[in-house]
Parts: sequence; C-alpha cells; structure tokens
Amino acid sequence: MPTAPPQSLNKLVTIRNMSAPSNDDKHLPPASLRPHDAPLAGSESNAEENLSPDAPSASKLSRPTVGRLSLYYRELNRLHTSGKTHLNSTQLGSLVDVSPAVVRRDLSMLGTIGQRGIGYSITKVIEKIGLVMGSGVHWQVVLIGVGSLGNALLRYRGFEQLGFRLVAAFDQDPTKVGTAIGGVIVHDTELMAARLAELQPELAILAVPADQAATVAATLKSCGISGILNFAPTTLRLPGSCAVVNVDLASELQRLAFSVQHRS
Ligand SMILES: NC(=O)c1ccc[n+]([C@@H]2O[C@H](COP(=O)([O-])OP(=O)(O)OC[C@H]3O[C@@H](n4cnc5c(N)ncnc54)[C@H](O)[C@@H]3O)[C@@H](O)[C@H]2O)c1
Repeated sequence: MPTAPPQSLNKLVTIRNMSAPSNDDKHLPPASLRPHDAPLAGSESNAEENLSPDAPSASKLSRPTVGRLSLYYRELNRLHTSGKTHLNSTQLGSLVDVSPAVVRRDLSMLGTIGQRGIGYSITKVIEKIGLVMGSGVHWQVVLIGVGSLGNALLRYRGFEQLGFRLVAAFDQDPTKVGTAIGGVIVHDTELMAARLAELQPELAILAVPADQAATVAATLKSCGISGILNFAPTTLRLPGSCAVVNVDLASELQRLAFSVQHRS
C-alpha cells in the first residue's frame, strides 16, 4: 500500500489523485503540474519571509517553471546537506543558470518571498518545492524491463531521496525472475497484474524494447497505474487516465550535437 503522507501533504495527494491528462497531453507531466503561464511578479522583500499556509497552486505553473523548480530543488538539497541555511536569488540563479528575477518569480508562485539581506530559507523552499512537485509524498514505483537500462535504474539510489520508492520490477526473462537488483525483486511479467493489485503503485518506469512498450503500457494502465516514465523510443498512445513522460536520451544527444554545431 502507498505510504500515507504526512498531514501537511494531504492537499497534494488530492491533486495527485485527480483525473489524468487527455491523450493530447500525454507528453506532459500530470495535470497537477501542468501549464497556464500566469507568472506573478516577485521580489525579495524587507518583510518577513512570506510563506502561504496553503499548498501552492500547481495548476498555475508552466512546464518550464516546473523544470526549473526541479533544478532548484536539487541544488537546494545539496546546499542543505552541506550545512547552508539561506541563499539569495542571485546565488540560486547562478547555480541553475537563470536570472535572479526568474528565480524570484518562480519562488513567488509558491508563495515564498525572500528577505532582503538574508534571502530564502533553504529548508522552507525545499519544503515548498517538494510539496508542489510531489517529492514530499512517498510514491511507489515499479519498473518493467530489467535489461541494461533497467538494471542501472534499479541500482540508482537517487530516486528514494526524492520520495520515489521502487517496490518491484518485472521481466519476461525467466533467468531474471526471482533475482534482486538494488534490493528490488524481479517478478515474472505474467504475474504483473496480481502483484500490482497487491502493491498499488502509482507510477511505472518502462524500460522494455520499443516493440513491447505499447502492450506493456496498456496493461499498466488497466492495472491502475497513473503515470509512466517511458524510456522506450516510441510514442505511447494511452487515452484516458494515465500520464506519460517520455525520456529519449538519443534525442537529447541530437539536440546537444545540434547546439554544439550551431553555437556562435
Ligand atoms: N531513453 C533512453 O535514453 C534509453 C537509453 C537506453 C535504452 N533505452 C531504451 O530502453 C529500453 C531498454 O533498453 P535496454 O538497453 O535496457 O534493453 P535490454 O534489451 O537490455 O533490456 C530489455 C529488457 O526488457 C525485457 N522485456 C522484453 N519484453 C518484455 C515484456 N513484454 N515485459 C517485460 N519485460 C520485457 C527483456 O527481457 C530485457 O530484460 C529500450 O526500449 C531502449 O531502446 C532508452
């Protein structure tokens, strides 16, 4: 069963359980994290740090903003671990290569305003971003396809820190079934529906060959999975209640190569 979130996160859980995107939105993050650019002006004020008691309105966040929040979150956690308590928008901006004005605008959308001369409380901003990004919630994740990529993902310890717990893996290869990788047991894909009904995970990582991806994704959706992180180089069509985010490293490399070739 998914771990019950702390009381303060109930609102987020409500958002998370709301209907998933339509087919047209399948490459976007879940509905709770989707666009509608309506940035508010923000500034580091002289007033006490202003933290809204309400959960941030995730529906107001644009996709680029969500991407930047994720980067802020990573950098702030690193600084927190190193013992730093405050930083200002210029410092945070330089860490993720955006202007201080953009940082202030992004954080003001979470109801967080820095204090002049002191800046932002790192723990409070981490808490706010975690709340809106779902990182404060314990998401249960399964992985399908324990090949080269699946193996590496199962061994990666960084997911847990952000609240994503890999609870089971599945593969159709009998030589892999019953093994444990990174502490996660690999089950037979044949038993996937039964195991998913038991574990009730919300998210799935798909690391099967491209020609298998659609079938496996349809099974995941029929088993109640709300979101799929798809590594297979194919476009999944899942009308209805399952969000899909595609990760294509080859395309990213192409984009990088293009940038390198065309930089002035
Ligand atoms: N997006 C990326 O950046 C990226 C990078 C590397 C690989 N990939 C893609 O990720 C996928 C996995 O890559 P890989 O290198 O790990 O491949 P792989 O061949 O090493 O592993 C695939 C695994 O999936 C299992 N499998 C096949 N059909 C299955 C099914 N129906 N149900 C359950 N398991 C099944 C196989 O037994 C195997 O263990 C591929 O689609 C590949 O193109 C994506």
